[in-house]
Amino acid sequence: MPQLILIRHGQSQWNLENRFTGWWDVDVTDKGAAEAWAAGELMKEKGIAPDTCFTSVQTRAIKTLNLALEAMGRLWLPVTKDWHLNERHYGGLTGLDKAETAARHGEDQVKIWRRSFDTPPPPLEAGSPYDLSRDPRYAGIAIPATESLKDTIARVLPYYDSAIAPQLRDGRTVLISAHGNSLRALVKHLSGISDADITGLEIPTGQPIVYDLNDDLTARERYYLSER
Ligand SMILES: O=C(O)[C@@H](CO)OP(=O)(O)O
Repeated sequence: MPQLILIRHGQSQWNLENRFTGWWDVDVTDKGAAEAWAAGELMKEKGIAPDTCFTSVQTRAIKTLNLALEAMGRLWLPVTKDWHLNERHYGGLTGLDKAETAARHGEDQVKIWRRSFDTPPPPLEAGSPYDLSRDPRYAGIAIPATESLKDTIARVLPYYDSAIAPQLRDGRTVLISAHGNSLRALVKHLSGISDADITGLEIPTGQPIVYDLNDDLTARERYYLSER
């Protein structure tokens, strides 16, 4: 039975500071690192034994994966890092304080920017301090100026289908360390959640989510490992 484990990175510095983050590369906090370690210990205790791993090119997800793997005694596993698993790009909201933005634009508008299916935040402006076009990890990549969840799905799912699903079909247990919205994209697909209902799905930091899959990679069951 193929098994897929999803983990959102541990608390980041900007989760703590309540700032829109997206593609900006912030680190995990001490609490986030502890969450990642605890997730690894939990996976080991519950007998989860990944064969291969995928993560984004963002420090918070990579570090979470490394800490969890170290806690499991599996730092030797192959890891593929790919920008397609990055967080949704937050456009012109990147770096702003979420509460201040709600005070300025209204809670309803911020909820649309944060959780609507297909309304992207305003684009990142040219010359923004959060422009990543010179970051070598994105060389040759058309960096988006902003992304809705729909846009995020449009790059996460083809990557899942081409790079991750074949590993699962070969019978490997796969661990993915990624982000709130890149994981919402995967959960929406695997659990068949509607465009309307995905608005209500929040993915907590550092909590392994297990998918027991059928051979055709449809979901048999999805659960938080901490609840088993
Ligand atoms: O800031 C972000 O990039 C994300 C994840 O922390 O926030 P949100 O909860 O608004 O999707």
